[in-house]
Amino acid sequence: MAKRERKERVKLKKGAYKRAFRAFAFGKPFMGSLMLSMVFLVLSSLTTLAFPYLLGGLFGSEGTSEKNPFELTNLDNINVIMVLMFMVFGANAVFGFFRIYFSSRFAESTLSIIRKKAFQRLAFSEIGFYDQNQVGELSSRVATDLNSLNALLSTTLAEFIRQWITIILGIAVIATISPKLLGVMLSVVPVVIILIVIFGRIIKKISKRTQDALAESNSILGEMLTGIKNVKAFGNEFFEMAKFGVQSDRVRSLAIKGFIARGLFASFIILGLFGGISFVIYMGYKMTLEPGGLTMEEFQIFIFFTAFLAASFGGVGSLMGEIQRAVGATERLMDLLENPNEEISQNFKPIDLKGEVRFENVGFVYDSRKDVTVLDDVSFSVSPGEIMAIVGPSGAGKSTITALLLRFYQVSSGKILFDGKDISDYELSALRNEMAIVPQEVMLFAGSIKENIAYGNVEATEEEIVAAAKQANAWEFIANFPDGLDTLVGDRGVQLSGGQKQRVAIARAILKDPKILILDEATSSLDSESEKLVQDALDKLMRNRTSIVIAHRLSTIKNANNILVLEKGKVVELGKHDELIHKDGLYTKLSKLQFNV
Ligand SMILES: Nc1ncnc2c1ncn2[C@@H]1O[C@H](COP(=O)(O)OP(=O)(O)OP(=O)(O)O)[C@@H](O)[C@H]1O
Repeated sequence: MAKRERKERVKLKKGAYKRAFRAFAFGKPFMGSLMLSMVFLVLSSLTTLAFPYLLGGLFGSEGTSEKNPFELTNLDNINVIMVLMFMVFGANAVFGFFRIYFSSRFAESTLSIIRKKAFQRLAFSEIGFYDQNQVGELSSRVATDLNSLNALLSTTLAEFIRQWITIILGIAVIATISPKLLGVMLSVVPVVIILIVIFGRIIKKISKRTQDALAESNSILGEMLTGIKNVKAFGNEFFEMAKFGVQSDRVRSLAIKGFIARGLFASFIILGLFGGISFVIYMGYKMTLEPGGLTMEEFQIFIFFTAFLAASFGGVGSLMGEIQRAVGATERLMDLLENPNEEISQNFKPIDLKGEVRFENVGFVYDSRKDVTVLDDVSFSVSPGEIMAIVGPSGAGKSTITALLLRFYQVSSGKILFDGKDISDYELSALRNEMAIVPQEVMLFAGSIKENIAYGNVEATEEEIVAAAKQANAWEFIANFPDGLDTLVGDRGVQLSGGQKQRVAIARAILKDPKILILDEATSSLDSESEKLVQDALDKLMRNRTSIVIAHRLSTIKNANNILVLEKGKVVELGKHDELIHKDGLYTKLSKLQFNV
């Protein structure tokens, strides 16, 4: 069992790196920049390494007294070496600049593509995806994961490669000086590498948990902001604070744990390396005393290279932690980017629907709650231009019917037909283009009234927008605002009244001019003046369209050609108001409660 678990973990890790590596595929158009940044990276690493070489030459050059190996200068050489060193520094500075320039070009361009792709994927995701993922968590996760990936692409990876170039070249130089010394040195390296691997795993695990906890706490914050009015109305500020506090403390303790692990990691490496270096230098010095052993110059070069190598080993260790964190983040981003999408297209072929809608023995179960049958054998039909009202107790499945009409979900059994053709035989975008929805909770975007109405048809002219506003009985209040159509509605439309928001939503639907209208009537009653304006606008909107209305108003019910009475996902009654009201069934009961009949 334990063996199998271990095997699975290794497999997962391999997959994680491979998946994360796919992020590079998005950077394909910018491979030129990446290549150039690599070239400058190699050049700058080489010039950096020339520094210990020249320094070693300066401190240990021929002509120094053999009796005093630590005599630091030889004036014969110093001028040449200084000039060389300045040339090396100059070249290093230029190479360093171009490395950063090209690697940031690559990173930022790739990231911009991934950012747009993530937005697109979130927009294109099936609604079912949002049943299983919290919105606040998703948005914070995308933001933090993109940050980690940014760090990886722009600096961490280049730094990691640079350290390895230093390590490999350093080892090569030391090998040419003395294979024996190299052997002594390499006996330290495996210990360090084993520690890196062990600690890296622990750090990756803790940092993933920290990021998850952080995302969760951000989602609590997001939910509180979205529902701030509810929070205040219920006096639940302290309750929300407590919820956030608990989560925030979890983030804190996990993050501290992570830093402790990282601190221990760094300390371990420092201890191991300094111990190792001292030992290696001691061995090297002993070799200078042996006849035919190291020259002083070789010994000095060796010391400087060892120092550089030690720094690189230390660097590689902490970079490894960062890379693993970024791999975790990138893996999650890749999951999102490979999420199943709806087939949405901008260049769909418009269809000319007459507007006949038919449900044939439709059954439905939500994927997120497979054991509950939400719709069971639902059949009805609506002729073009007719109004069908759906009524039923809460949870009966009314909203689910509208979600299926919009093809947010696939039916589990039975069929939905538009003009006699199966819903899934239509191009999704073309089908949705024929429909509009006026929801119960009107969602307005922070922007102007004009932008909010134009959401129904982004290509509409100002005249068309004004005409739609007039039809929706919205023009009067809009014209009374000093800024007219350009009045800003505030975050989610907070600066408009309920009735005004509804009329803006109606104007939006009018502008879309759909064949099929889905209307979820607001349950909250407006004052009678506002109610009359809204009802009148809705009547105009429903004219000459097939309308499917989740009804809460008696006037809609009376105007409906058919009323579908739902209970626990089943159709229990179907007919006109006058027929159903005399049956003494569920409809009669609901009517008495809801419509004061
Ligand atoms: N996204 C979802 N995932 C899982 N179950 C859901 C989802 N949406 C609704 N349900 C469940 O499906 C059933 C029908 O819900 P639906 O929203 O269609 O009812 P409704 O008649 O519109 O209710 P109401 O009048 O209260 O809005 C309920 O039991 C509900 O809990």
